[in-house]
Amino acid sequence: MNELTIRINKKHSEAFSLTVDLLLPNRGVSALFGRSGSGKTTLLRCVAGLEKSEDGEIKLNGKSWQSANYWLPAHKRPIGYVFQEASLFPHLTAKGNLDFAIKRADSKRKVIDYADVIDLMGIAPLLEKYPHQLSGGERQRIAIARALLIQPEILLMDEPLSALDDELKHDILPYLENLCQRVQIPILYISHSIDEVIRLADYLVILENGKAVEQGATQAVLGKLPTTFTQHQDTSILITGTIIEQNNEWGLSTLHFDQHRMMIRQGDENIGDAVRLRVQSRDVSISLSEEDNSSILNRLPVVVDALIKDPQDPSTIMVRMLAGNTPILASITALSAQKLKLHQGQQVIAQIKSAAVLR
Ligand SMILES: Nc1ncnc2c1ncn2[C@@H]1O[C@H](COP(=O)(O)OP(=O)(O)OP(=O)(O)O)[C@@H](O)[C@H]1O
Repeated sequence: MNELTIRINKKHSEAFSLTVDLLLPNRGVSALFGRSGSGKTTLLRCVAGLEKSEDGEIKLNGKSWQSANYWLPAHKRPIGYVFQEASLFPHLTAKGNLDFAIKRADSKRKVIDYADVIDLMGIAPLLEKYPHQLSGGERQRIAIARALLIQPEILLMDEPLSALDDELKHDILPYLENLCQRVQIPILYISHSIDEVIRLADYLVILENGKAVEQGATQAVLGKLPTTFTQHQDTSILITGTIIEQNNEWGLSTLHFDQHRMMIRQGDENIGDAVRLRVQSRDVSISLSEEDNSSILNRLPVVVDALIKDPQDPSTIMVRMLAGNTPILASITALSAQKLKLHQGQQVIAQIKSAAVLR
């Protein structure tokens, strides 16, 4: 009952149809991830009611927005929409833009307070400025605040960081992280960026050619062996854990996850904080020996779960291992896999360089 149902069958042309049947959580961030042209924006526009699929169904928390014989027009759907570029009214100050949203808001629904939005987005010093006096990142923070002040039941974000350079992206991500943890509504978040997915998404849908080829909890989906090896070098997994120790002398923190420990470079987090880390498959190697005579600090006892050959590059093998319930992927040469006689069920040591862990 309390979920987001998205069933779409939309034919754009002979060459492209979007056919999805999704049941998404009604809290947290669900990322729609896929290449350009895979149908991400079309999906979001169908949810928003900006496009109609013939026999679709859109339902949130038991309320139907579209069914066989019902269609709720776009302007009546309780959504906040954030586009790639902030589309603020140029003749209004930031505050004027926010006031516009407040007037449009449904007074019966309270998703977030004005003061909380200002605080979460860090925009108090920007309120009297006009859009042309703001940086791209500041404009986007105002646009996100405006979308929230509509008091929506769902937030739709179409690559909100894609128009920003890397430095601005880096600046705005913490605001987004706070927002995603704070609001109690579902957020559908389109992204091309594995970094954004790892930092923000609880749930992940991978779209390919208008079809959802994978969906599930982010960690589980990323931990599956890739079905195509085209983005092989970027294949990454997500590790979520808690900081339990800090070693200031060496600039390292100890992370606890799934009964394992890992040392990572110190960030600005404190003991007890939850962190999400990205580990690329190419930064993981495998050893059979318990002997610790390498420079690598993180040596996790794991079990080999599956192996797959790269059809495009016979020199490479992807190995999926389990550290408790956490999947770890290693991309190694086929020669090494043969030398180690790797096979399913084998106990091995996954070696992860502390310096290679990304966050
Ligand atoms: N109004 C339309 N009429 C016909 N074809 C369309 C229309 N809108 C989109 N398409 C086509 O549908 C496909 C999916 O487009 P969509 O914008 O949903 O992809 P996307 O995954 O969001 O891409 P990007 O990441 O580049 O924004 C593309 O092949 C696109 O050319």
